[in-house]
Amino acid sequence: MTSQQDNDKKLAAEMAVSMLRNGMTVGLGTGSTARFALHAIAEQRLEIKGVPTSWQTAELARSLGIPLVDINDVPYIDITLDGADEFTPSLDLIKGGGAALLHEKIVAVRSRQLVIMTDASKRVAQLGKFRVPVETIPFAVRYVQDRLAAMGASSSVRHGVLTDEGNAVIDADFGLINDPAALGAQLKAITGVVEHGIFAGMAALVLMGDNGRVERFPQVSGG
Ligand SMILES: O=C(CO)[C@H](O)[C@H](O)COP(=O)(O)O
Repeated sequence: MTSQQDNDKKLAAEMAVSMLRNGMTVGLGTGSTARFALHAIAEQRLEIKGVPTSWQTAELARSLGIPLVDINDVPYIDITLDGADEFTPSLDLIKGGGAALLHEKIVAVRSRQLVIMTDASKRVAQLGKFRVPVETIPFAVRYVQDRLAAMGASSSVRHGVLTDEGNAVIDADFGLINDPAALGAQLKAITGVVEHGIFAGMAALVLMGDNGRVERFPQVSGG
């Protein structure tokens, strides 16, 4: 990763954090871009309550003094700030590079707004260059890999990785994905699959740092 990439992630994260207000319940994503957001929240002494998407994020939030709340103790989350491994300008995403996809998706569906922060390397015209993470109950790994092969995908198990729920992650290569929502539904229907990393139509906004400036998706025309 170049320092320009890091700088762009930080810029996107800072713009996302500028959307927060005191009193909000905020979903805290996982990964290097989300880390920049947590640091900005702490530096600005924002009085928010965070719902972490992984134990790493919970640890960092605690170390920065950001108060946390259990997702089951809040009726909804105002806004979630998270990263992504790929996004399209129509706001479909692949997430789960950090193996936090299940909690990230639960936090996302509980949120009134999902804001994604990235650098320009994550932007693609069509999803599929990044392999789709498929969180799978360990007992079903071989079966799920066979089903993925029948769907035309080569796959491999992420060795040495277990999710926060103790599940395995299988990375599946479908090539370019024409219909992310349909593929997601197919994956979800496989017995033993807990969740997958396709986030179709869930994000409200993507903030992409690109060479020192931040671009917004969906793009607003005119003005
Ligand atoms: O989905 C994720 C973790 O499961 C991350 O958001 C994704 O991997 C992006 O990470 P980074 O901000 O480090 O590029």
